[in-house]
Amino acid sequence: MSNDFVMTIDDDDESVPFLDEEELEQEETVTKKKNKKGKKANGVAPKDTGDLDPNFSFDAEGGGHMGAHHDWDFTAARAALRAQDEMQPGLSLDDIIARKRAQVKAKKSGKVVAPIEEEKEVNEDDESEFQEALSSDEEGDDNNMEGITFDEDDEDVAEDGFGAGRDEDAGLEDAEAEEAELEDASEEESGSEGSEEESESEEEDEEEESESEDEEDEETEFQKERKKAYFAPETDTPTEVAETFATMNLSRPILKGLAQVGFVQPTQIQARTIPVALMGKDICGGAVTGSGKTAAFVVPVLERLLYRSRQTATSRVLILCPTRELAIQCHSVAQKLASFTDITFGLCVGGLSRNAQEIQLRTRPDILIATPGRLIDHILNSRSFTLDHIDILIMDEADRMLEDGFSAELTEIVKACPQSRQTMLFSATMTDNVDELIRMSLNRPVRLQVDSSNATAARLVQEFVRIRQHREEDRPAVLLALCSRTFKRRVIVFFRSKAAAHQMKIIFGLMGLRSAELHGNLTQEQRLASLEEFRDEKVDFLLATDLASRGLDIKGIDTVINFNMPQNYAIYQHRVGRTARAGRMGRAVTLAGENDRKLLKMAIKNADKRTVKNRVIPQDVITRYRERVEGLTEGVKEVMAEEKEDKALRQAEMEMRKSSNLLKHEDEIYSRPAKTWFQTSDEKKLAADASKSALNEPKKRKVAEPDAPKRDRFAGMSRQKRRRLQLSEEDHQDISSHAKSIKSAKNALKPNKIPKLAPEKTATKPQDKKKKKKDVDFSRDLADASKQGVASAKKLGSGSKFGGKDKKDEKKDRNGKLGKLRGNKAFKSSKKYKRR
Ligand SMILES: Nc1ncnc2c1ncn2[C@@H]1O[C@H](COP(=O)(O)OP(=O)(O)OP(=O)(O)O)[C@@H](O)[C@H]1O
Repeated sequence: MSNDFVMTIDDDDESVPFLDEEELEQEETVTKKKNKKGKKANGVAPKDTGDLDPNFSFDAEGGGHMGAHHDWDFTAARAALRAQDEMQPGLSLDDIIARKRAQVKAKKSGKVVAPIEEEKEVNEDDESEFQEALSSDEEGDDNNMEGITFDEDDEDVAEDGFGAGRDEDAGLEDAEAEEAELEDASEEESGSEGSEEESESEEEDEEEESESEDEEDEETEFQKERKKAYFAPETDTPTEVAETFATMNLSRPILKGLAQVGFVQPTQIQARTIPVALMGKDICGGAVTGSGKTAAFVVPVLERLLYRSRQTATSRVLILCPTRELAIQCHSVAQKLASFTDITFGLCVGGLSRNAQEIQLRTRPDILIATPGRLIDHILNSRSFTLDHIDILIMDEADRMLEDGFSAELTEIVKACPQSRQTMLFSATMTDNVDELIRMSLNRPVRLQVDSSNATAARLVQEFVRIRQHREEDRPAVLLALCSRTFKRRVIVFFRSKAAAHQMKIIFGLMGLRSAELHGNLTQEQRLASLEEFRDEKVDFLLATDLASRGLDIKGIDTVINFNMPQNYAIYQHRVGRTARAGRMGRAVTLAGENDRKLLKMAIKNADKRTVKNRVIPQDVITRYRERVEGLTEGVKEVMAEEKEDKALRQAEMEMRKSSNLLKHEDEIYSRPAKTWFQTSDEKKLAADASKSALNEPKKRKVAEPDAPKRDRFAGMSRQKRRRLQLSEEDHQDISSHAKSIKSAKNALKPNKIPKLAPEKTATKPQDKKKKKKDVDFSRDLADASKQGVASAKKLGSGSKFGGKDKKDEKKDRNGKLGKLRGNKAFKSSKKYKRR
């Protein structure tokens, strides 16, 4: 493993000239300085320290020194899998691909061609290799990738544009020309690529777009007042932040557990959450990806459980996660932290044996870690299983769980838990939207927001590769160029659809790149196997959908590549948050098309400008890879056909086994009570669709504002006139409506009465704020970012920390003292809160 996984000049000679030299130099200087320091401090070269920066302290993101990284394991999940094992394993995709590759090899054996296995190592500039791939498929001009279809998700595949490339013009001659492109991108764009009128209307559109963005961003007075009324005041929370776990009043077994996983200093979210959680308060916690939120809620829960009554076994804590893998990971982390306690755990997730879970649930484990669907299944169908004794309900990735797809399930679970429980919600993109939170019937929650909910990890370098409108079909070639030439290991690639991830897995396989796929079309066994292969470095690439975008903590992911920009910024944050975790460095490379401008701007706006880069891949390289992909078209089709055949065969076998089982055990099977389903299959489908669109659609406006001025009303007016009109409308707004709004927010606090949302009359947005005409152009955005980056770098000095968090904020209120830990001996908080 490289000692420092942020790519520098040495990592990829070919990529060097296309990055901003100045930035690269800075990056190198920073790296060198750190390496030197590391040598001095430890007496060993940083190489020996793996991918950790020995001098990095968690302070930049809030407290904590990195400890040893412990990989989570699948022991519990695997045990449950074995009991299930319904469908016989057939031919693996890798087997089929390997056979196809062998066939191709045999076909070509007469010719002087390097075997496919060795192609990866072959010098990339060796034209003959590509010529060979091309000539082997010469007749296949119309055999392009568009011809490949999937049974499911076809609509998703189309988005990814797997068509072979065209338009081989405009290939830049050499590195110098590429650099010129980088520097002059803005001029080129407004000059040669678009006509005058086009660029004018684009600017108009962009102006509209940026205005609406700002409108969405701005918090109205109404919302502010509502939040003030809803959340506990800051003075209610302890302001002293503990420096070490040892000073946090934690019991010995917990401290031993923490020491065992190498956690010495709490991260900022941990330091702030643990004391408040121990007081039994409801919490809405937010901190950037990879900042240790899991331990922030697990540690106080374990501490409180140490003082539980042991007379009768009871499940007292429920942790909900949106995906199975995340629940499995959380289970593993919590078990490790609880190594020196007698606390028991139950894992209740889909895809694992239901019966095994039912047996486990009967033992009433202290902590249940679950995904919503399977949990509801148990509530409805497992005898004597209830959530009646849940004292603490925790939701990891809470904003995702509050989205439409989970809505019905969540309401059901919340209803099944006692009203007097403590509730804690966490996410890197934690919502503070009162309307969403009301559904969780929180009790005067404390808001613990360490980083802005738009923040990305401090040590993340964000690169963007521009995909021009007419070159959308080059995406696969661009990805392959990146993965074959530059980012060769520990890479996770995100796709929008399962089909795209699967298709790319075949292409990677045929090209000799070691990869595993992770998406919802795989069995749970396959999903775990993929993660294991990637975790254990048996494969270099994990090709995943957004199933893997949240929460997964896999050691040493160097690079995240977004094959497509996700459709909302929160997902982007989570995806890129799979790298640069826990104070490590990491890199995200996003293929950004013209339609992604809005998100691109968001990303740049929220990043440290020094860490944003434009990556340019030479056109001739893209062309070569495009030809390569074209050459593989037939092979991909054949692999998919074979795979389909094999699947059908196994399906038939399974059906046969089922029928013979049914015949053999007919009496017993029919005597079982009918299973109750929480949702009909139609409802399930609706929820799944809602969930999918929540992932793939731009985030809706946070608060419905039915009476807010509609854009259409002003259509056709000049900008000035429109503004004047809006201003005068606001002037005449009835002040009492504002007072009413505040009152309604305060009502939200009253027990037993969750207010119906009073429609907000008008957004009281400062009108005098002059809108700067925003840049409409992708390249200009990046060029600006790099310029600003250089400027800010100069200002800060190259040695300054990346985007450190100001600790002053937390120390503002010195009067508030750390509340006395409410009787560790009384498990529940003595204060009873009335809930809905
Ligand atoms: N106090 C600590 N000291 C050192 N390492 C820590 C500490 N707390 C957590 N870590 C490590 O930080 C990494 C990230 O932790 P975790 O997965 O809890 O982050 P997260 O904030 O939940 O991220 P995400 O938002 O992506 O879910 C883990 O590898 C964990 O072992």
